[in-house]
Amino acid sequence: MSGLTLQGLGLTRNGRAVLSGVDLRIAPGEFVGLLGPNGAGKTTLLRAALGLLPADGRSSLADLPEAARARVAAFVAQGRHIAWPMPVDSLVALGRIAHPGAARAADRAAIDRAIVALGLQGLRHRQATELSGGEQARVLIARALAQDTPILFADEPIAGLDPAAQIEVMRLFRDLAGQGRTVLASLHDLGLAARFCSRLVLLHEGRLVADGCPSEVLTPANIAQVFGITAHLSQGPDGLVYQALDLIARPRPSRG
Ligand SMILES: Nc1ncnc2c1ncn2[C@@H]1O[C@H](COP(=O)(O)OP(=O)(O)OP(=O)(O)O)[C@@H](O)[C@H]1O
Repeated sequence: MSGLTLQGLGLTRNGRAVLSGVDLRIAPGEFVGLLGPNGAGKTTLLRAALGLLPADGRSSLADLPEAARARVAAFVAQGRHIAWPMPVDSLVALGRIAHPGAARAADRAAIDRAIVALGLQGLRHRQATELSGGEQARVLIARALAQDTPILFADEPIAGLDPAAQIEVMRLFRDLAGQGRTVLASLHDLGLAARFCSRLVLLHEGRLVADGCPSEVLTPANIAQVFGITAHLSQGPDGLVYQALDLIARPRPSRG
């Protein structure tokens, strides 16, 4: 199983640094939540780390040849457009393109595992384009899972899912990390991030401003500085409990 190393990752768009000097090492077995407000640079970081955007600095993934990279890292993108009307089963099977020489039985087993993990058994013969938004989101996570890679990146994977599906996906990612995989997911639900991630990294205006266990990162001061809100934090039986309280009355920074 491989981890991820980023060194000095940076990216400038239209003369503005949207990602600056990001150093990050994630070991196998970690489920890391990538947090930050809209526009902080989370998607940019994920895509640059995957080598999908040209960036300054180094990424251990971007250095790999394309075919090898597809066997090492899967990516659940933020955009969830499904263009082709194909059955769920066939769409999930596309994840196996990364393993061209694999035995048919291995392909079938990986597809079945992914379908079961996302609770899609009852939908597997339906046209993916005819599913609800949340159902389509689960299908796209299943496709990434079928890729059966040691590293999984997911960009807001639980956005738009119902509360049960959110918990199921967070549990699944925690379990994948428990099997020794490296999981990095951008998240806006700080409560679920606090509960399920082993580590959180906080991005603000393109820079990593905090990195550690949930109680080290989700402090009232960090939450106020980065998200502009007050929050109540306490220790519950399952770890840190987070509750958003109110806006801090100050102008939101310009995002131009
Ligand atoms: N193609 C682009 N051209 C110019 N600027 C861009 C482009 N893509 C993103 N940006 C800018 O880069 C910054 C970071 O965007 P990014 O999508 O990485 O943020 P994010 O943290 O993923 O936000 P969100 O939570 O809203 O998804 C934003 O200010 C955005 O406007």
